[in-house]
Amino acid sequence: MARDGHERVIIIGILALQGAFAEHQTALQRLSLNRTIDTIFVRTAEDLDRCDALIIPGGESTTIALLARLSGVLEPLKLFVKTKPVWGTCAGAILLSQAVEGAKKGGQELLGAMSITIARNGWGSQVESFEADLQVPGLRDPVVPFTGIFIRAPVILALTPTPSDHSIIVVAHLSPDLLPSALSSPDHSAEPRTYVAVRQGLHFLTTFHPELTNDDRFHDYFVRECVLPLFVGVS
Ligand SMILES: NC(=O)CC[C@H](N)C(=O)O
Repeated sequence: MARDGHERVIIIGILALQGAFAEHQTALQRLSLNRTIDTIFVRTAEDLDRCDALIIPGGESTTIALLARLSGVLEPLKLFVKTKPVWGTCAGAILLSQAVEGAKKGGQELLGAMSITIARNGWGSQVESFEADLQVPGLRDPVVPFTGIFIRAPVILALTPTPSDHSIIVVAHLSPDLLPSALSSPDHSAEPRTYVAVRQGLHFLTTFHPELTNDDRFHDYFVRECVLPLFVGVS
């Protein structure tokens, strides 16, 4: 229920079929928001119906898509992304993309909300995970670097041109100078491979895991930039 009886509660769903969904809820709950925001775990089409926005967590994109199909939420998700804000982290970023390279045998269901081609495990199979500091001008306290945690992370391979109202905004670059030495190859230093947080229209993706840090600034960014503007004046 709304705190002051006037503003309607905004519900942010977290797709909770597999992966790091609980950590996203903890991060959102830590944020002190002026506007009343509730979070729910989404496992069915009925849960999704209640949501104003959605986070698709990291985990295993093929498994998440398969479980979504089995639980009858895949087709509703495809409709949801057409009109509502959605943030995908890591595996969630893969699901939001239009095309994927390195999909498992049998293919990979995608929601296709962002005109991006992405490579699963795009840093190479020898690299399980790494951390790198990110300078992100759009965050609260922008001078403080954000620790990007990359776990078998995808890499953005290509952006497809789109009409200007849905153009792609790069929110964070991974500076080639800050890459672990095993990864410092010319391949990994070229755009758009250096793009690790990207927005397009209502959608936002990060190829790393902000929810695995104690730093809530990406959650704050999603709420402030992608969700709340849709509710200005709505009570
Ligand atoms: N940390 C992650 O979410 C990894 C994503 C995983 N490599 C996939 O393809 O789904």
